[in-house]
Amino acid sequence: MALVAGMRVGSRVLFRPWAWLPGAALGRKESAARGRVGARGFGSQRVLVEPDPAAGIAVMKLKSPPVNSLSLELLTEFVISLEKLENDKTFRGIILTSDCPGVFSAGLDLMEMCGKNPAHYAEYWKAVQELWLRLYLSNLVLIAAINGACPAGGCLISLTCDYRVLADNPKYVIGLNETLLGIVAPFWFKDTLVNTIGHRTSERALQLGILFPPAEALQVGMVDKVVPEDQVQSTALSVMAQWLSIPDHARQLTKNMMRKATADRLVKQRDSDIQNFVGFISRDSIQKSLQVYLGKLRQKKG
Ligand SMILES: CCCCCCCC/C=C\CC(=O)SCCNC(=O)CCNC(=O)[C@H](O)C(C)(C)COP(=O)(O)OP(=O)(O)OC[C@H]1O[C@@H](n2cnc3c(N)ncnc32)[C@H](O)[C@@H]1OP(=O)(O)O
Repeated sequence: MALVAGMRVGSRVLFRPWAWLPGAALGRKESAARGRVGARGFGSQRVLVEPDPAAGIAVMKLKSPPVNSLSLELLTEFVISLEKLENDKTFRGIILTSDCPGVFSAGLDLMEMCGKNPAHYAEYWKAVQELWLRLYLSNLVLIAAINGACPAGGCLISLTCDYRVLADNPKYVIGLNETLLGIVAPFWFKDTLVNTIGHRTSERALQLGILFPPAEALQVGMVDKVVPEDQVQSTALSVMAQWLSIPDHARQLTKNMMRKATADRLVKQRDSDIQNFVGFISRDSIQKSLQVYLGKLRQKKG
């Protein structure tokens, strides 16, 4: 099992994502994570942050080409940027979008889940859990400006947001398609979906691994608005203005009231969830399914 540093916030022990960064970078990253953001853009190699302090918002762009798959590095940088904005009182909202043309995020990085050892799987899964907890319980208004395909873990990230705007392009499908890979969406993925689209629709969507095109995504409530591609950002900004017109305190308490029970289910069993993941993903049959799926993705080009 990998050694992962933790820090206590209230009653929760939070994972410190920068704890495994190389020694030289650690001091700089840690102090940067605690500093104020200011008006200039910041970010890291894989997460661009464009702050607008006057408006109290920041646009966060995932930039891990080609498909923003959620590698350990991307998860780490994502959490650091999120924490930095969360800790700076200037900011009340984040628009989350992609810098990779045509893809919001391809979901979890399959390379992190194939052919690695149990310690790696544990470390990886802890980072996935941490990102979900941070996003799901964020005090900030989070709006997903979904400007590309949004399968599996990508969809999960968008589902943690308070509002989803999807670009109207038939290629930009969204959903939890885990079963198509021969894997099972964990209970907290399922809970996040059920909280968004309801039990019956989730049951069908999860079992069949449905990736919804925009009109259907809107119809089932997977997204809140579908707009022409060139209006995704401006729509997200105007939706943000509406959400920010609500007093923060009342909105935050309401959000917490709606989401806490779901988040607590994972918080109470993080370790066993990690063990379940490690056991599941290490199975030969699952490794084989993932390899076959990766092979198909690669063949698509040939
Ligand atoms: C008891 C507990 C059990 C817990 C079980 C585990 C739970 C796991 C939970 C979540 C699962 C996931 O999130 S798994 C990831 C699922 N993702 C997908 O199915 C999406 C796969 N990708 C695509 O469909 C497409 O790539 C795309 C639509 C996103 C983009 O298409 P496009 O044509 O633009 O790009 P390519 O397909 O050519 O891809 C380019 C390049 O990227 C590689 N790639 C794509 N997706 C991933 C990925 N998720 N991880 C790693 N790599 C990925 C693809 O193979 C290409 O690579 P090469 O250039 O080397 O060929």
